[in-house]
Amino acid sequence: METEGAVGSIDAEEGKGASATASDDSGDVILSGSVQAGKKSLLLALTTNGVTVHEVQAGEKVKDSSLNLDLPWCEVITAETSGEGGKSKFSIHFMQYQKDRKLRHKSLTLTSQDIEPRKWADAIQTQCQQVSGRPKNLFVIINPIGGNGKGSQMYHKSVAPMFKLAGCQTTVVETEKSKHALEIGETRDFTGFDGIISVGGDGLYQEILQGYLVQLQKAAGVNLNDIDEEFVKPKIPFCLIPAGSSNGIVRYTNDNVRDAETSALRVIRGETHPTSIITIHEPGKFIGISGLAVGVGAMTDFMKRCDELRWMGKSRYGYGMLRMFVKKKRRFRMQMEYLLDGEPSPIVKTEGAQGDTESLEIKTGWHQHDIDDKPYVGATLSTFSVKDMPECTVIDPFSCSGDLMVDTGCSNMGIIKYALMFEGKKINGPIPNIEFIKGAVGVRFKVIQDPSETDENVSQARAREREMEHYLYVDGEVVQMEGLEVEARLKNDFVSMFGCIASQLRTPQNAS
Ligand SMILES: Nc1ncnc2c1ncn2[C@@H]1O[C@H](COP(=O)(O)OP(=O)(O)OP(=O)(O)O)[C@@H](O)[C@H]1O
Repeated sequence: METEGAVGSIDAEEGKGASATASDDSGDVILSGSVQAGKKSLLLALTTNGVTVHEVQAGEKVKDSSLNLDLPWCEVITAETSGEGGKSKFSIHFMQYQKDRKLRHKSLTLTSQDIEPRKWADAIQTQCQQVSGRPKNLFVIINPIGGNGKGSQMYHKSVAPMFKLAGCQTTVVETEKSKHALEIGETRDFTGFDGIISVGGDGLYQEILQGYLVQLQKAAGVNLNDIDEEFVKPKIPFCLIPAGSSNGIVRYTNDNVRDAETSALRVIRGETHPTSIITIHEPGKFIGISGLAVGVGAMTDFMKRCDELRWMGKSRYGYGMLRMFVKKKRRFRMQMEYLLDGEPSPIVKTEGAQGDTESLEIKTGWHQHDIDDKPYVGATLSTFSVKDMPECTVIDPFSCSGDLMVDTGCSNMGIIKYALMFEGKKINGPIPNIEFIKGAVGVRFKVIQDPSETDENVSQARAREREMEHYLYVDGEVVQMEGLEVEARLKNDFVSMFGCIASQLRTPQNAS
């Protein structure tokens, strides 16, 4: 078996591994009987709900046996026969949660006297094939230089064996140059795939997402340059396997876990949730799509500097952060307006009596952000919402509402607190000079430059600042604008993502 070495297994002799207990509501029985795991006797039942295993001693069920299992079908990966002529044993492959919320592949090898191993394995495989949302054909894109440059190696070692075991076919493509994923997204025919798996960081996901969405809009005749056009939603769900530097989206969509095997098993589990995207436009011109956040100011400067220091590897982020702490942050003037969720449609166009476009009536729900003519340091619209829980902070990408964060001169301590908040730490009280506008679904930034300044009559440092006013931060990358004005709109419930609701946010209704 190709996965050997990468798998965990339940050792019947030592009784390690599984710890789940069987529930009473097990569904209708498909197949049940006595099986052996080494010297232990077990009762195995395949029901319409899943697989239950009970250790039995002297005809009695052992209550707290580490071999007891109660697995829904979505957590059973497959079954296979082995031994002489494939007839003497069968193994059940499944996924199991660890205490640290990671998912791990486990297997339980059993022998059976009454029912042929092949019959058990066939019945399990049949049920696995019917798991709702489990993909059969995946498109995998790998950034071989993302993070510490081990994406490809990691994929083939920890992820590919899981997909193979689950019977998912894969088409694997490695990017060969910067922005290659964007090109692939725009040109590749994705017909027949039921999952797009991005092995890299947030930047790779942003590129494949944008490329694919652009392809879809062009095919549907959507005018990308018109911000008010309704975008066509993708039907194929996405998944990120962490192989980048920060891997924010992976963590937020995986219950605070950044782990390749967990992400792969989540794909096999088949659970998806809708996430939002942000469309970004200069006046009359499409700039791009964000899957995480778009902003101006300090974050842009930080990312641009880190990008210029890419040769330093992952340590560029630490160095960039230190540099940001000691240097004075760029301040700039801008007009900022924002839209809030649940308010009337931002722009309602009502055609005039004669159908002439001149008499369009435009109602807007835009709110002017007012900071008494003070300069800004940064502002970011995110596709997720920051939830303040009693013990921690949770970033919720499945909230279908965004947040607008405005920085008007936060201290270094404030930045540290802000960063800790994204790591899930509880922050007591507000962070001075950081404002959160909850439920923001749109923002307009218009940077105001001093007309008396030109690149010729200012210092080199100021000229660089003026140049940076033309840059945006998009999902960990920097994007240059032609002008100084940009509009970003959140499109809720837009892209399906393999993952799970953060455990702190689970309710009986959304429990998974
Ligand atoms: N083969 C390649 N050669 C050069 N650049 C590449 C290649 N493949 C992808 N890139 C570029 O790498 C950049 C970053 O990718 P990615 O997001 O995967 O990693 P990261 O920046 O390390 O992680 P994160 O975004 O999570 O911080 C993107 O701008 C992408 O265009």
